[in-house]
Amino acid sequence: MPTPSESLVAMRDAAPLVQCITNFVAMNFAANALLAAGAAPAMVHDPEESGEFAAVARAVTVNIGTLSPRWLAGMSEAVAVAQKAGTPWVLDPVACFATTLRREGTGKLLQMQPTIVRGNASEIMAIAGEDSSGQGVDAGDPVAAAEAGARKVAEASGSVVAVTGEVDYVTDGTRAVRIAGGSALMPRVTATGCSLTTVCGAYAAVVEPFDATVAALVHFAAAGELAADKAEGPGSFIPAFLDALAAVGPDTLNEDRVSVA
Ligand SMILES: Nc1ncnc2c1ncn2[C@@H]1O[C@H](COP(=O)(O)OP(=O)(O)O)[C@@H](O)[C@H]1O
Ligand SMILES: Cc1ncsc1CCOP(=O)(O)O
Ligand SMILES: [Mg+2]
Repeated sequence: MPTPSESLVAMRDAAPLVQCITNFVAMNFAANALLAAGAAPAMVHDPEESGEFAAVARAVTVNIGTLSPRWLAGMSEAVAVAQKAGTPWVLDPVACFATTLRREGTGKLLQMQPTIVRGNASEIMAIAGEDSSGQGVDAGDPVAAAEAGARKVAEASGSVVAVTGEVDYVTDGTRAVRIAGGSALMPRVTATGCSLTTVCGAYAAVVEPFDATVAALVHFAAAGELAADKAEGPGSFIPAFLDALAAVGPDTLNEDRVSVA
């Protein structure tokens, strides 16, 4: 079982190609976050090419933030090829409770057994069939309220499920850990969650899904702290966070951020 530091070294050595099907809001930031973290992004979503591209990607990440039926088709094509090739794929169910298109789309994607599901507490509670208080893309529930639902989803789907927030929670239905750290500025900037999902894909390209998810979340927690030390508010946090994603090394991914839940 690699430590987050070992996973970081493996990820940077491989600089894996990550196919991202993400939303219009996050596309640029997520690509920059992947590059800063040490991976290689490609934003390829149209159904005319998404399956073909998935054949060469080391991981596929799917985010429903600005969903449309055509985007959903592009997601299904890419995921089908990833599954067949044994390539890990990550689902980010942005505001999955908000509309019929999102509910149905998330249901279809979950049936395709994501390797990892990463969302905020309200999104994971909704997937678990529980009432949640999400406000659009933002969580309205604490992580603790989503932990039981996360375990249920992991058991039912075989996915590793990550609930992020002030203290993150990761489970595969059997094991569970919490990850502390980060900064209160992270939810005040758009697309931190979306970019974290793509970085989960980068790690899943090189280590097992549970270890990959923990390493990605620890990487973000460490980078968030480093960036918050330098930033004066959300605006200056954005470039500081990209710098910090690149600056963190194996020595800064402190093991004591992770505790068994
Ligand atoms: N209050 C907080 N304190 C520290 N880190 C946070 C806080 N809220 C969110 N984060 C971090 O921000 C990142 C994105 O998580 P989150 O805001 O839950 O996702 P989303 O943007 O999808 O709602 C994660 O790395 C998470 O740990
Ligand atoms: C604001 C917004 N609207 C649709 S997708 C999106 C980005 C959400 O990003 P995140 O889930 O990382 O906060
Ligand atoms: Mg989100």
